[in-house]
Amino acid sequence: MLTVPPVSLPSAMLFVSAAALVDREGRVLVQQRPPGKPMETLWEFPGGKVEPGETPDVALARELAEELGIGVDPSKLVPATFASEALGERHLLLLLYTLREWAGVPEARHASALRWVVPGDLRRLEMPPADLPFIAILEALL
Ligand SMILES: Nc1nc2c([nH]c(=O)n2[C@@H]2O[C@H](COP(=O)(O)OP(=O)(O)OP(=O)(O)O)[C@@H](O)[C@H]2O)c(=O)[nH]1
Repeated sequence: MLTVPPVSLPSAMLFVSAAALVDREGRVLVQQRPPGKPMETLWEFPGGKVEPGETPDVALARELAEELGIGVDPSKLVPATFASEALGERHLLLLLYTLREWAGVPEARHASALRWVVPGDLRRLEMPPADLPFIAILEALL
């Protein structure tokens, strides 16, 4: 008989969308989380929580405007992959998109710093655990 191991259910789901902006040399943009925030100083893809009433791509265009000061057409966001994992009491569903077209020059409005890196070099940066599988996927994709 097939038995299913017991699972502990999360108190809430956290839906987050994030973007790997890709430049003409195939580098991606990462930003450093500022001191005082959870996971401070780790490098992550710009993005944030999907608010009630938003689709993931519309939420991401809003977050990219807030965090980087760039204009993004949600239809230019291309789904790449996702991560699904426990985050404390909650469960994180992190949707990663790639983006090759935007208006303006990204600036660090929320982050401590921005950095353009080729996907292979992401391994040298400290990233949140959910992001680690993204590195090989971006290497293969870009
Ligand atoms: N934007 C972004 N968030 C990520 C990544 N990886 C990852 O685990 N996360 C997690 O997803 C959540 C993102 O939500 P958020 O950016 O709105 O949250 P926050 O804690 O920075 O800010 P806030 O709660 O003040 O709005 C955080 O818990 C963050 O640690 C990533 O690559 N990009």
